[in-house]
Amino acid sequence: MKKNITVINGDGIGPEVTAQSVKVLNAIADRYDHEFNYHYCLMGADAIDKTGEPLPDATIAACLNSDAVLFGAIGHPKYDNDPSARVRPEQGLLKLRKVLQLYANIRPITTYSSLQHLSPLKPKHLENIDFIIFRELTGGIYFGKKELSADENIALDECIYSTDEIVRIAKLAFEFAGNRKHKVTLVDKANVLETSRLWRKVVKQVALQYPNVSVDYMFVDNAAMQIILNPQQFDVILTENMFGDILSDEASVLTGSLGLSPSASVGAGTAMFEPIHGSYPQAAGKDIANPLGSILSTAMMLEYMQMHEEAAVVRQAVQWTLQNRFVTKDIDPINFYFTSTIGDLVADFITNKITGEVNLNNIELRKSTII
Ligand SMILES: NC(=O)c1ccc[n+]([C@@H]2O[C@H](COP(=O)([O-])OP(=O)(O)OC[C@H]3O[C@@H](n4cnc5c(N)ncnc54)[C@H](O)[C@@H]3O)[C@@H](O)[C@H]2O)c1
Ligand SMILES: CC(C)[C@H](C(=O)O)[C@@H](O)C(=O)O
Ligand SMILES: [Mg+2]
Repeated sequence: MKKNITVINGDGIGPEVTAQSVKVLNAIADRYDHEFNYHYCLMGADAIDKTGEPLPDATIAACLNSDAVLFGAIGHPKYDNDPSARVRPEQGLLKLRKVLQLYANIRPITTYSSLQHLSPLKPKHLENIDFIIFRELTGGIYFGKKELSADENIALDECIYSTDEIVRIAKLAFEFAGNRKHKVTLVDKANVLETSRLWRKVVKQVALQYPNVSVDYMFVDNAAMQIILNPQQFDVILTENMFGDILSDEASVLTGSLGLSPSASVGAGTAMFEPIHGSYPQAAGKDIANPLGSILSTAMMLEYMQMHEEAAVVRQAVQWTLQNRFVTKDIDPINFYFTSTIGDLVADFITNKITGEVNLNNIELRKSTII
């Protein structure tokens, strides 16, 4: 198959982790005789530096004309530390989500037996954790009216949701749950927020169309606790934009590192695939960030392109690196491998340069104990 992929490196560790995903996609293309054409585009602080805008029109056009978008991360301390900056990297990402109508951000939480020691949970509480967060991505407080009073003493962020916005993601979540463990948990703050009460009402109605899926309702403060206390109770968590952002970072801790968590953003047209983490500026340029969140996002991209065997091979390769303790610094701060080495290993596993028993003859392993 021939596919056109827009690649947005972004800022901080974005280029480093995304480069590993491109290696992996190239290995898949070689092994399965596909052709992936990459079109590199700008977004975030990088784009502001080069064009003055966080999301140039050329990036939007390329995304709209491609089969999928692979995105790293955006964000830079010079904006994070300047609350008065009016042009910000994050505006680029939010605008792109809106333009592509990526209303559902799917964030799976998977645990790995070889990383159990890193989880805050005891091993006996870690079995069978497998849930997915369906985060609404183009509405809510992120996209409402924003105002700062003239004297700069009062600020406003408006949170708006419409029935249509809730219905479309709720349907996706119920359909997904129907092929999994048949349960949707709506996480909201319906005891306080009018928007949450609308979510409950609409989700109750949508649920009637999916009699084989059970639905329950949980307040977000309780959900934050239940994710740690009893994560096995969840199958599909459905929630609004900001709650989903926060809960997914929290849930990633169960896996061992934020750097392991992938995501797919889907909606009306071209879908986008990105790790859930940010630009981790402290690690930028050091070749130490975990690339697996990005690589696993490419597995989600391959699924989306109906390349199911290819996606399974990427996941198998990732499992293999973890089981053989080829891990980055977030997983093992003493004996760790560089970002680029992990990318090489995953790619070489895929192209069968590594088979069966560990055979690392062709690979120059770079293992570091000091940075
Ligand atoms: N989707 C995105 O582009 C996105 C997401 C979140 C944050 N951001 C931006 O990123 C910048 C930094 O934000 P932050 O520090 O709050 O979040 P962050 O996700 O960049 O990093 C938080 C912490 O998570 C760990 N971490 C993150 N990614 C990792 C990886 N690949 N490997 C190993 N460890 C990793 C590190 O310990 C890091 O200090 C900000 O400008 C923020 O706006 C962007
Ligand atoms: C950078 C920021 C706007 C973004 C969000 O909040 O959606 C990030 O945290 C994410 O999870 O993708
Ligand atoms: Mg986030």
